[in-house]
Amino acid sequence: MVALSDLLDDVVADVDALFVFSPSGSFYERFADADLDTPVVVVAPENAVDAETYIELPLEFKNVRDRIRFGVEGAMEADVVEEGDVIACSVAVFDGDQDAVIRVRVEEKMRSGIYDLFANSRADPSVIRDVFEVAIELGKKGQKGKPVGALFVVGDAGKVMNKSRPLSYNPFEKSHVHVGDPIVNVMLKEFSRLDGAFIISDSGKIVSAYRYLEPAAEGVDIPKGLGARHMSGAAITRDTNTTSIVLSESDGLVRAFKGGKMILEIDPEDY
Ligand SMILES: Nc1ncnc2c1ncn2[C@@H]1O[C@H](COP(=O)(O)OP(=O)(O)OP(=O)(O)O)[C@@H](O)[C@H]1O
Ligand SMILES: [Mn+2]
Repeated sequence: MVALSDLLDDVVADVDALFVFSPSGSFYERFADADLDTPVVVVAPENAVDAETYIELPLEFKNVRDRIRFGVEGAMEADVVEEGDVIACSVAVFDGDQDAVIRVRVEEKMRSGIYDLFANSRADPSVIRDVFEVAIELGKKGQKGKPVGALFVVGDAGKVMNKSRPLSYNPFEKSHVHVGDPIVNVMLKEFSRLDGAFIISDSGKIVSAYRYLEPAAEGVDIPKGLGARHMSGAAITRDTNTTSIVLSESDGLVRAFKGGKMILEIDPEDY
């Protein structure tokens, strides 16, 4: 006879860690009090339950796969888990209490750099996500079917404006529009035909399009073969506290730069 709980046991059998996503205090306490052999890791936007091992989730990702992927990547960055570990994730798929346990194996390819991009940028994580998603969508579909390139410089906008100059009339002058708004995302895609960079503030305001970046390029270390869009996008992140998200017209990849270094390289089709 197989009982239902035996089947569920398989999901948590021999796991190296239990990840509890955004638990309530009472839910977490049951684990803390149980003194399990398996380490318990809390993954949440804030460590509201005072967990000993805690991984910051920069956003409450609605999509559970994204949520788990980010949690695992954050835990890899913090050396809490490593390649080959098997973990059980307790999550709330629907609003409210924990209602699912998901078993995952940690793989090196989960370390995409996105966690670092979201958690450690100066701009708001939701702003980074919104810009990143525009870049991914543009990469997937192009502009009217043709491949396009784009350069988004996100955060520390005042300093970035000081290290750049207009190539032409700024279509966002005096407008108070923000990334994440569906209409604005359409405008960003439409304006990706324009030369130069988009400058976006920490809170997601589109400060300018058509901006020519003039950062000092010394000390910038980026892969050979990338051109002026990538070089200027990388260099501005060394000169200021900004993050650049770049879609390449020539190879279709999305790259992100911070502190003068490339922190992420992703094929939009894989995302
Ligand atoms: N300093 C700069 N500031 C802002 N935009 C720039 C700068 N230099 C180049 N660009 C933009 O990047 C576009 C592409 O330039 P280039 O081909 O040299 O870059 P790239 O890194 O090879 O990018 P891609 O992979 O998209 O071809 C230019 O047409 C221009 O719009
Ligand atoms: Mn080029």
